[in-house]
Amino acid sequence: MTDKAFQDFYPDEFAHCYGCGRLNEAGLQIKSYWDGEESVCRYTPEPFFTGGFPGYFYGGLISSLIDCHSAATASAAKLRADGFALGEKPLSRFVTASLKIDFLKPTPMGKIIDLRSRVLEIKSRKIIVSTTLSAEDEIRAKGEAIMVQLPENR
Ligand SMILES: CCCCCCCCCC(=O)SCCNC(=O)CCNC(=O)[C@H](O)C(C)(C)COP(=O)(O)OP(=O)(O)OC[C@H]1O[C@@H](n2cnc3c(N)ncnc32)[C@H](O)[C@@H]1OP(=O)(O)O
Repeated sequence: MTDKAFQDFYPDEFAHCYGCGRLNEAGLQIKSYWDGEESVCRYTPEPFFTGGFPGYFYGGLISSLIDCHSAATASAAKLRADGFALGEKPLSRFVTASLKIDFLKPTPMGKIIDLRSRVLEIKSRKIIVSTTLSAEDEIRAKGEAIMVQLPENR
């Protein structure tokens, strides 16, 4: 068991992403963890991440949170599927090939955002991740991401 997040195990060269890189001081630095078969991430929007209406969260960042949490989930899921625990082996780098977001309800500012992901499919280098984004116990957005593991030489 570890208290560290998936992103804490990204190799340094992959740890500069605006959404999830622990080495990006200006970034969101999201943190993802296993909760059984699901992965979870909690995040509270900064007050200036306002969308089209005061009091509501910007949709582009909703997409970013789903994207980066999905990428982290794919990396951790691949490690787990290969039979290793976090920290036993460097995480592989997965990048987003496709991202579909459904915005179901407005997402309020100032509340904790709860992201939960499940792996739908692992096929060779491709992992499909399904995610819900909730606030105040209501699902506000859903995402489905196709994540592809980069070859070692990239
Ligand atoms: C450990 C550190 C982790 C750090 C993670 C940080 C991630 C941050 C998240 C991001 O924002 S990444 C930035 C946005 N994404 C990109 O810039 C990726 C740009 N695209 C690419 O570089 C290539 O298109 C990509 C590597 C995604 C795929 O190219 P490949 O030539 O390696 O893939 P290939 O054609 O061999 O396809 C592999 C599988 O993926 C599937 N695939 C590829 N692109 C797809 C697509 N667009 N839609 C659906 N499926 C797709 C493809 O069909 C195939 O599935 P099957 O094996 O089932 O046949």
